Amino acid sequence: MSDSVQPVFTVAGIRGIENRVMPSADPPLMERAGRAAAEEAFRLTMERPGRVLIVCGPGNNGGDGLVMARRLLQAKREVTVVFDGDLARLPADAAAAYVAWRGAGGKVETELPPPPEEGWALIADALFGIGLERPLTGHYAAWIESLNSFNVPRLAIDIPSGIDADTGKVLGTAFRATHTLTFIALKPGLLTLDGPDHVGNLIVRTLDIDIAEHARPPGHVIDTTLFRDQLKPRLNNSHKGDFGEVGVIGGARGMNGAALLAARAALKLGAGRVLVSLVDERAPSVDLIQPELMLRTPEQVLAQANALAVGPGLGLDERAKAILGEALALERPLVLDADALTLLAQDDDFQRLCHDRSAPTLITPHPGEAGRLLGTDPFAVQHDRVGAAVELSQRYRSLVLLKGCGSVIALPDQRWLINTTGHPGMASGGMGDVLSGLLVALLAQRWPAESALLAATHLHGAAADRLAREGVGPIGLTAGEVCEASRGVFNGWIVQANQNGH
Ligand SMILES: NC(=O)C1=CN([C@@H]2O[C@H](COP(=O)(O)OP(=O)(O)OC[C@H]3O[C@@H](n4cnc5c(N)ncnc54)[C@H](OP(=O)(O)O)[C@@H]3O)[C@@H](O)[C@H]2O)[C@@H](O)CC1
Ligand SMILES: Nc1ncnc2c1ncn2[C@@H]1O[C@H](COP(=O)(O)OP(=O)(O)O)[C@@H](O)[C@H]1O
Ligand SMILES: [K+]
Repeated sequence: MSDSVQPVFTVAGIRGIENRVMPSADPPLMERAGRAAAEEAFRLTMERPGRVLIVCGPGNNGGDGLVMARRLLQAKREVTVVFDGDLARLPADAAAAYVAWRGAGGKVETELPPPPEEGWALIADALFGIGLERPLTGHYAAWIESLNSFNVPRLAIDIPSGIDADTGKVLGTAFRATHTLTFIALKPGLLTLDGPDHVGNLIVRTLDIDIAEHARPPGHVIDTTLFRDQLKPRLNNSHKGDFGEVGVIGGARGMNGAALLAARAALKLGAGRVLVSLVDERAPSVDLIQPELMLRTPEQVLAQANALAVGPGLGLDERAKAILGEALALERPLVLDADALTLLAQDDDFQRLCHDRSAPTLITPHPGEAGRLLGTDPFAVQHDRVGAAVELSQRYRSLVLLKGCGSVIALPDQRWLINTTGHPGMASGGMGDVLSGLLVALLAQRWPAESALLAATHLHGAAADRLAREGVGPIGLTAGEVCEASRGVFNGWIVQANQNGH
């Protein structure tokens, strides 16, 4: 994995690094964290200096806040600290930070005071970090609700209090930050589920720790460097046979559009030829909007395509089952989505076939489909998205894309990645079909399965992001628009990747 790709660590991983670095760290990590937080506070209040409120909790996150407070006070800034923890139970570093704060002349409030007349210049949340273990209740929950109501910059220290660092779940209630300064490395909870709605602008400070020296990250954030090797301009001397033959099978009655969207996306991403089979017998025999698509029978598609996407609008009947069985038996890259995933979840024989395949299988469930595949429900999946994706990958020996806010990719060797492109305007019918089409197009063009999945996922969101920047959405964005925009973003990536001698 390239050095420039951002690592992601679970709480256990961060604790592991901490245990290795802490004993000999000079200056101590909490000093570094508090100093980084003070620097961020300066930056955020440059234009509107005034009193900073720092709300400190009963653990080391609170200690970071106390160091931050001392640094600000020493720089002649006005600071109000709120802390109502039990001094006798403070961890050693946080207790030292408390003593140093008091020694510097700092005061401590035990209740949230009313804001000064001119308002808080900044609110810093140092209540809970990665040590949060149960839902917030009582006065901590009330404080957070109150802090969230102030329309001023709100800085979360390490992670917004109330967000589970491993899963992104809100535990009770959570601080809504405008900025989050996170230490050592990113955590999954900042990037998926409820995390992105609470972190605001995300800033990572490694605290001068060379992470690669201490641990192998279990996860990464997806960016284009991960598949840059595949982003090649075409040779002049090329012909359509060089770019593969995509097969899409789906489109039962009432769902023709799902398969057509996938097929159109495959065309827009450069597949040499795109064959599509609509299993609805009354379906049209030509796509008049996209007549380049070749409408064929399932048998023809299965025989001819060198990469297949099965499932968009496929239905769940006997014919659908027969098609899925045949597709699984073919040793060609296979994307399974939508109804194909529901069928796979229901049938042990399909699962055995899937498990025994030697060509790559790529499954792209949303949380509902993932729940079916795991024999649980969407709530259990969302409770731990990374864990669910990794489990799916192991159980189905597949590359997995668990879709939604902060899509998670899990690979059969247990690595996982989180995608940060995309936005809630994508929560509309047909978006997943477009993603399947982008993916199968890259597979047909003989991209390795891992690169294809990373690229298609990242591209799909990046195209939607570009459209939103241009005023197309986010609300009301359509899947067809994302399909069109993907082409431009992808060609841009190729140009970029091949500048400067790459
Ligand atoms: N890792 C590192 O290298 C570095 C870590 N650093 C910082 O340390 C932070 C982690 O500190 P941490 O482990 O002390 O945990 P933290 O988040 O302060 O919370 C634990 C406290 O909260 C309490 N508590 C928990 N849940 C609760 C609830 N629902 N309601 C009420 N109380 C609850 C819990 O009490 P208990 O469960 O024992 O009752 C305990 O007292 C990390 O995020 C970063 O900011 C930096 O200094 C830089 C280096
Ligand atoms: N809130 C969101 N943030 C980012 N991406 C999202 C969000 N909601 C949906 N998406 C993306 O949109 C796509 C929706 O896919 P899917 O649920 O299969 O839709 P459909 O079944 O209508 O085709 C997925 O790629 C998903 O990650
Ligand atoms: K916090």
